[in-house]
Amino acid sequence: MRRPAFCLLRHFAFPSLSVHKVTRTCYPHPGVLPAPLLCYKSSIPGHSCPHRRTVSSTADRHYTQELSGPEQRLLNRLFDGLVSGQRASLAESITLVETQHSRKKELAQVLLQRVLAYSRTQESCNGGRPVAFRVGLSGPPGAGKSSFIEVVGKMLTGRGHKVAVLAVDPSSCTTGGSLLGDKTRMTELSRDMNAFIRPSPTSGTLGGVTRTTNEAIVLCEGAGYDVILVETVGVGQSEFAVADMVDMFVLLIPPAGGDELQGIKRGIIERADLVVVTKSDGDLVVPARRIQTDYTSALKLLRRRTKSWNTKVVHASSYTSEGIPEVWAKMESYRHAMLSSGELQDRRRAQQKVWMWTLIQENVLCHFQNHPKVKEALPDLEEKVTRGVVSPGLAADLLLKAFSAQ
Ligand SMILES: Nc1nc2c(ncn2[C@@H]2O[C@H](COP(=O)(O)OP(=O)(O)OP(=O)(O)O)[C@@H](O)[C@H]2O)c(=O)[nH]1
Repeated sequence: MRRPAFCLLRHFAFPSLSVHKVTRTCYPHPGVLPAPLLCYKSSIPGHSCPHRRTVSSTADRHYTQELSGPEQRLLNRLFDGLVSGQRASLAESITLVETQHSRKKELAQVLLQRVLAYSRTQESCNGGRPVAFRVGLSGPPGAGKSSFIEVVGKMLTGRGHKVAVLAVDPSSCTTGGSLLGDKTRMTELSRDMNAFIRPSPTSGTLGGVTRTTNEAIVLCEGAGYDVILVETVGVGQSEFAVADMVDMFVLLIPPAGGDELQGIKRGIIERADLVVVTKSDGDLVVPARRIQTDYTSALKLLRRRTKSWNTKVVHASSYTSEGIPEVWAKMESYRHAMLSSGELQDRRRAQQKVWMWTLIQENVLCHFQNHPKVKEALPDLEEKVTRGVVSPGLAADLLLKAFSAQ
């Protein structure tokens, strides 16, 4: 039987740790595995939830099987290539985390664990401060996001930064379409050797896409990219998901009125650390300034999100580059203020928890939907709910009972 990812971790990410060391040093009660591990084990065919006293020996058996030779070689090759900054290794590693193949998914977790350990070392060398700056960029379709990223990206690589751009496209989850991926975008930046551009996978759920985006961020950082720009369109819930994975969330707004701005959800403005009014050139300068004033006044009414930073509203043009260096200067001031106060580090810690819970929700729902008893009862109950014969509450109760029955 294949080992689950956490069983492989000891051999790859922590080769010097014994099982006993893992259980004794990482958890408060020696010999007691954390709850998720117990539950995971109990879901493996042939294994019931282990007893407290027998955990160590059960764990021993689980941890004995190692990665196969080719798997070990693949992971070593990817890790070595990644940390030495090879784009091909980064691209292949991201493909591995995007995979739907169950064994490869486990291998991806092993690789990620090792990259995370590597990044932690880098962070300690940096005085405990994160090395890379993660910036989320969102805005309605046509706001000028890709033009903005192209100009900012080129400016940053020109200043010696390594820039990764990850595009999260919620439309790909529901329709299979792609708002961000179909057209040729950021043509100059994509030819820049110090930039790496990657669209999100074109299938799966939003939860799945956000998981792989989080993991892709970790991989990009491991590959030495110090500015990570995560782009998303203002559709669905993807902006909120992106706001939960970055150090700074930037909202891009076009200098247009009424209808075009309707697409911007109120909640997302509250999440913004910086608002950039785009296309501030030619005839659009006047409306851009007006929108800047409107948003500045509106933001005054909102509660401050952090102690060390007040959300600012700026304007810029990707055509003329006017205001672009100033926008980046604002981003750097934000980062400096947040790092100095420790809020950025706190935000990252909180995000780790959000990320974990997103994964749990995604997986639990998947288990639920694939449970044989749920699958059996679902079509009939769904049909009865739509006809109004059974209430949604009762149907949910019945399905949950079917799920939890042994
Ligand atoms: N005048 C002016 N037009 C701009 C500027 N930036 C972008 N545009 C135009 O606005 C349109 C949309 O720009 P994009 O950069 O593709 O916008 P986007 O937000 O990435 O669009 P989606 O990919 O559809 O979400 C294009 O026609 C651009 O040429 C700018 O600074 N000034």
